[in-house]
Amino acid sequence: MSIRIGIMGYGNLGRGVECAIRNSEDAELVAVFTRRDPKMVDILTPNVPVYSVDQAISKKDDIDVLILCGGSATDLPVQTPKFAEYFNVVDSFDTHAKIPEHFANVDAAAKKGGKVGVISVGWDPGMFSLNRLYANAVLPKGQDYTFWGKGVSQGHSDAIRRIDGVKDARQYTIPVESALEAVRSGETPELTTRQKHTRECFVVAEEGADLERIEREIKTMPNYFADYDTTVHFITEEEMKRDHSTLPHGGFVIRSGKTGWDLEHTHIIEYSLKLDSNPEFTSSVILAYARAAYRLNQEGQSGCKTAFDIAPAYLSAQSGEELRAHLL
Ligand SMILES: NC(=O)C1=CN([C@@H]2O[C@H](COP(=O)(O)OP(=O)(O)OC[C@H]3O[C@@H](n4cnc5c(N)ncnc54)[C@H](OP(=O)(O)O)[C@@H]3O)[C@@H](O)[C@H]2O)C=CC1
Ligand SMILES: N[C@@H](C[C@H]1CC(C(=O)O)=NO1)C(=O)O
Repeated sequence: MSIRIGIMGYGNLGRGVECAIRNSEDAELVAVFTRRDPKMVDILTPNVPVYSVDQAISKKDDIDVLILCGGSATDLPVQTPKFAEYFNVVDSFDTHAKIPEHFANVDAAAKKGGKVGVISVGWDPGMFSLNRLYANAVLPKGQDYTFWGKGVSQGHSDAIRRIDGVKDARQYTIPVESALEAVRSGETPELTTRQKHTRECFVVAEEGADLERIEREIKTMPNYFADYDTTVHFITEEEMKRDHSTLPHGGFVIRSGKTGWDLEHTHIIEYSLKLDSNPEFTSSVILAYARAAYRLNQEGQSGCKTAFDIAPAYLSAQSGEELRAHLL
């Protein structure tokens, strides 16, 4: 019996979830919800209804898991707690500094409704978080680093698009080569946020918008740009479509740690991603956690979970016996 999935919010991530469902063995898309006029939102999957967000709660009995595909800057802090009372939900909330607050809000709503709310899954936060946890648990005497890019951060691009006067935006995250080389060579430098990455933004502004204000709002934006050296380029819609139509990304988590009576031995753990499509990869992670959310709730669990709280086997479409026979 397929897991019945609803998508809330139809952008890059919404389309990615749709593709992940199509490529899965055990999930089906039963509804898409949007804040726009449903008639204006064309989805990829035939014969699946697109509803207004106002209709979502009335459809709760038809959906096993609602996947929230809105933006972290302004959508998910409101939408995930709101719908966690009525649905098992999954989101990719990635404003790291605000994850504890988001967890508390979703936990209260999910427990009230007897539902499971999985938050902050994807790759960072998500797969990279898991690898930072494993590496720190295994090598407590050590130092770890996370590098992203060069690639398009959807969270940062979304955050720019929310600024008044912005019509479209892409943000490229660029690792600082000297920091990368130092870490790769086995050094364990103390690096500030600013010393690890720079951020380059390409923005299409509305006609007549105040470009100086937009640039200032980007560069001073807490949690997204304030701690980075950031450049902003204003371009045309044609240039955006011509030069920035793909969403590649990637990065790696690396930990160098020591063992031995006198900490004489060094070990390196590295986990890396190279992504053609940031949204499609992220959505594939999200769908695996939607499977987990459904199963946990079927077992009678409720409340908020992060990737740290969910055993890996819950993510797989294979049974425990199959996993032990083929993947252990
Ligand atoms: N944890 C992780 O590793 C990752 C997390 N993310 C998170 O995913 C979030 C969503 O990213 P992404 O899907 O790229 O964001 P988008 O800007 O594509 O979509 C966000 C929302 O905007 C609305 N929207 C989409 N297209 C349009 C349009 N043309 N006109 C008006 N509204 C539109 C949709 O809501 P509606 O249909 O209701 O209008 C949609 O849900 C990011 O903010 C980021 O935080 C992304 C990648 C990795
Ligand atoms: N959440 C990120 C996923 C990774 C990419 C990233 C960055 O480039 O700053 N941080 O985390 C995204 O929205 O793409």
